[in-house]
Amino acid sequence: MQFETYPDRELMQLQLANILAGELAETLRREGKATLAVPGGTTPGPVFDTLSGVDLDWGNVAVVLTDERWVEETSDRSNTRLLRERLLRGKAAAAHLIPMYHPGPSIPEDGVEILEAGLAPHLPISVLLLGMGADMHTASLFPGADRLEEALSATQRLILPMRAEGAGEPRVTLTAPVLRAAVRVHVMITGAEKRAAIERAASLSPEQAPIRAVLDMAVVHWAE
Ligand SMILES: O=C(O)[C@H](O)[C@@H](O)[C@H](O)[C@H](O)COP(=O)(O)O
Repeated sequence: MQFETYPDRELMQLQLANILAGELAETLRREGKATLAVPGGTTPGPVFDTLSGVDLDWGNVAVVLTDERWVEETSDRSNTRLLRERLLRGKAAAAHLIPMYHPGPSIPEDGVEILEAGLAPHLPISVLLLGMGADMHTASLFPGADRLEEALSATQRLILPMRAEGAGEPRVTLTAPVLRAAVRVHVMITGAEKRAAIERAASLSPEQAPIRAVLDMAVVHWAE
């Protein structure tokens, strides 16, 4: 893993937005289209704010969440809602959102195949941003989750439902093969606890520390 340390969070968020924008622009120049995958949670909001104002050919960018909580978009736990409020606005309003939630089914098992069909034409991911929890989960690949082993295997599945003690509601997540097929991989973390966790992850298995599944190919961005 490549580890980048920043003097503070604001600078990290700003620089990361610029890095992601640069990589998207390069992909658009080369391929005419690009797929950006981003996490939800509390850390990426400011990156989205900056990115949404960048002048890019957003009409040819597909945006997908790395994972979603199985809640209506009206919920403040909805990552889709976060995306709509913080990323898919301004210049980035022209981007195409690939759903990671399907209203109607009350459990993710009943909606996941529709989501996979929507995602498939937009793979591989060109630019992937991931977050990480102090328990070393990334996307919704949680240690001890019910379908973690399947999601970490060489599965053909693109998206899997996931339930875990630390996850709250049921979730859906991109599987490890989808994450690992991304052309560029960035992990953004803050604070001493997560820094210690990601350093510890390097010597653990992906079952113990799911972030390990992408660590060998990731640039990790950290600020206190
Ligand atoms: O929906 C989510 O919760 C995520 O996508 C998840 O993988 C997140 O990136 C980490 O839990 C870190 O979350 P924070 O940024 O809130 O610490």
